[in-house]
Amino acid sequence: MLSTDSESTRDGAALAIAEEQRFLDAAVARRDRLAARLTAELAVPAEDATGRARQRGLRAQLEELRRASGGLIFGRLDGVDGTVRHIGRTGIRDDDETADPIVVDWRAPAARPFYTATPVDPQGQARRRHVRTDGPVVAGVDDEPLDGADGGALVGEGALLAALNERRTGRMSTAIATLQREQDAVIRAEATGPLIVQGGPGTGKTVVALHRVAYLLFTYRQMAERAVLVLGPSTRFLDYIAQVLPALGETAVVAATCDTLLPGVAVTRAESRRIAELKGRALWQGALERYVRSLLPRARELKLRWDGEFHLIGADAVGHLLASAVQGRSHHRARAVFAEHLHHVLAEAVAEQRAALLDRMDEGYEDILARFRPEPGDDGRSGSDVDGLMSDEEIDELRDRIAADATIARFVDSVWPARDPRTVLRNLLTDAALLARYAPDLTPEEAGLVAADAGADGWAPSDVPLLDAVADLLGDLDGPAPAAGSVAERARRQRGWVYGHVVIDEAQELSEMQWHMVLRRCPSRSITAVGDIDQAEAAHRHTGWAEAVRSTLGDRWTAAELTICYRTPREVMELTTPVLRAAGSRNAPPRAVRSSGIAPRTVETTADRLPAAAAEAVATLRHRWTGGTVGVIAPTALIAALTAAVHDTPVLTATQSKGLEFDATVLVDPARIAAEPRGHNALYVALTRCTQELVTLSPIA
Ligand SMILES: Nc1ncnc2c1ncn2[C@@H]1O[C@H](COP(=O)(O)OP(=O)(O)OP(=O)(O)O)[C@@H](O)[C@H]1O
Repeated sequence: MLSTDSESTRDGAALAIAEEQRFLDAAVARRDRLAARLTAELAVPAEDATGRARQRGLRAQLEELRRASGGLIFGRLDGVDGTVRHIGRTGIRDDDETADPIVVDWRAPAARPFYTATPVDPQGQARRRHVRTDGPVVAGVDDEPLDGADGGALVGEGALLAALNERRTGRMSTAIATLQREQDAVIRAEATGPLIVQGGPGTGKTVVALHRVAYLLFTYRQMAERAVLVLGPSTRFLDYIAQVLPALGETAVVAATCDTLLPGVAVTRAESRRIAELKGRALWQGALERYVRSLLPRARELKLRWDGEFHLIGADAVGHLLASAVQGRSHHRARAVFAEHLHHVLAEAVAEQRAALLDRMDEGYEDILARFRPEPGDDGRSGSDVDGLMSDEEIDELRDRIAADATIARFVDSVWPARDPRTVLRNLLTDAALLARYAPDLTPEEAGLVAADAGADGWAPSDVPLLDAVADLLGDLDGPAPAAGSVAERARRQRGWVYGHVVIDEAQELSEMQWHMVLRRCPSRSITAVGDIDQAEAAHRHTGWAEAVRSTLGDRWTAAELTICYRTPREVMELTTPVLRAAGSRNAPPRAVRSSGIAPRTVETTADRLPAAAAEAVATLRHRWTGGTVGVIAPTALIAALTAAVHDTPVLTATQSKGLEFDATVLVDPARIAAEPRGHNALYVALTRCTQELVTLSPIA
């Protein structure tokens, strides 16, 4: 009997599933054997430091194997030469170390064609297969021929669309099975300098940023020793992405917002956009440098007392001490060096004075001099010279006593007080005359505004980068922090920690001073910044990346672009073009990859019925998107009333919704959002948060 086309397709799929099931079973068995072997090796206690280091490596391997239980394999490449390679969450090697691995790690170079091969550029591959698994069971396969047939722009379209159509859980998940070509190019780009990735809403900037961290930590193992910093726009956003990096096996990561980056400093008050803009300008870097420099002591004569005797150090000598102490050092480091020099000079002065005294005594007071002469039997090596001069060892010992002396410490402190960054910043910001001198680029009106605002209690967001700059210029008073804890814990605790790489999400929001704060943490400039200049809502004045980073990176950065929107359906993206124009952008919105088949709806209601209408819309959408998520996005002024009316559903401003997504969103009073500062940019953000359905509530007069 002849089989029909659909029957033969079904049979082909069943055969392919059975084939992949056999492979998965073998891979699971192999993984379990490797895990058992590692467990046995780890049961034997390590004997020395080398053994312990080896055990740390083995534990990491074991952890990686355990974590890989979901997605042990998710892809397969069939080469034109007949080779077959399976791709998975982690590599699984053969017993024969020289043989190809049984499963190739998705980050390894050999896995790259899985993400980049196309029929036009097959890279030696005949077919790409996506393997869908549910735990240890193969649920389906999706084949894509690469041998010359025409193909679309997407890689693994079936698997991608299935992933995009899944219900949103409120937590971002990994996308290792369906990364796209332009995303892969960013993920695997070199990390030697700053890379700025522009992409419209839903183009996978966050996906790319997080997978790039995993790729970099896998490829450059030493990066893990310095940790990677991931900066996001809000703690809500950090919660949203929190499980991605651990799921990718990465723990040497510190996640923070610009507001939480400085240990020991918490933002406790809001500020106006005007103040935020003024205090975010790059001019503060120079202003703070000048102001902290003005706090250096003047060269003047110093009179120190030791053992009841006064010792004078002339102004010139003090000037030399200051100059040699300062030389490129932070304020407190220079202070420590100055104190050391002063102790030394004082010890020398004491020794000289004593030698002079002995000289005088030699002339008439032999009996007193005898007291300084060696005891009988003393070989004189460690004692004073026979003529009463102090030996080098004695001078060193005297200097140590001077250094430990509390009165001398108080004296040094009176000459060069230790400074607290908070007091230093407060003193400058609250004093319009100081501002006029050290921040001359501010107009008198601007300086007056800053000074008036700085009188308030607590710290506002724009204070954090300024405090960070002052703390950096002053330097730490104490030595390095204790080295306890994981690398991420240590990095989080230490203000001056230097990271191996920094990833900034929603980077368009950073002020120039926040960029400075980031650069201090990564002098190597191994930085990946992703963002959308058209979604910028912060109070700075940039409308382009070049402008945003001119004061920090100059023109030494590489640009990349993401152009396809994976989140927002076509029906909703069509609404965004006029909003972008109204925001003053000349960019086109990204191309939506899919349609949800659901036309956006607008419900008109009276202004006072908005909360009730929002509650009704939420109830309908929650029912329709059971198991998924619904969010309400509204103008700032309506948040309180809506929060009271809507339960168990987030009610957010456009700014708060940045970076987040929901299956369905209720957008309340878009005209009022658009009327807020940078309101069209905010509306662009708000419109693009849904993966399926958008309901708009518009008040009628
Ligand atoms: N290659 C991919 N495979 C599967 N899902 C993807 C892929 N790329 C992006 N997505 C999904 O598309 C959605 C948008 O991605 P993401 O949040 O990274 O976009 P974004 O550019 O950061 O968006 P925005 O700027 O609007 O916050 C997410 O649900 C993400 O999981």
